[in-house]
Amino acid sequence: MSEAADTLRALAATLEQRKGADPDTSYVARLHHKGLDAILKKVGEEATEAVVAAKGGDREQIVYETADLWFHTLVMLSASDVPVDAVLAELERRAGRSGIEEKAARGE
Ligand SMILES: N=c1c2ncn([C@@H]3O[C@H](COP(=O)(O)OP(=O)(O)OP(=O)(O)O)[C@@H](O)[C@H]3O)c2ncn1[C@@H]1O[C@H](COP(=O)(O)O)[C@@H](O)[C@H]1O
Repeated sequence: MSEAADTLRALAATLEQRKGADPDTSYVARLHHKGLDAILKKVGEEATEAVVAAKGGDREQIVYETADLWFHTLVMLSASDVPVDAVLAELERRAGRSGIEEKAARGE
């Protein structure tokens, strides 16, 4: 797979390791310590911040907020015991298939 996929995989591996780390020294461990609801709240906040950034049109801000969103989404996957490879495989499966075609196949 691509270098981008490798980057996501490497980050996901770090996040798995941090699950059981000390909440005093690891932000990821602190999130897990707070629990799933706190992680999901964070994903929601970061999604909103990314949307606001995109609306504002500042490229640097869009990149920064999207990175925050992707990071927190990876923490969510980790908390849900879903490997990042499952999401990457789903995107691979969809590659080359138009969203319109896919929707029609669902009868919508
Ligand atoms: N990629 C990230 C990453 N992106 C963002 N963040 C943190 O996510 C938080 C973003 O939340 P906000 O912007 O809302 O800022 P905040 O007010 O400090 O956050 P809250 O107190 O509201 O949760 C900040 O504390 C950032 O530092 C990250 N923290 C960690 N990582 C990666 O995760 C790895 C493990 O991190 P630790 O668990 O801290 O060792 C690191 O080596 C990095 O690779």
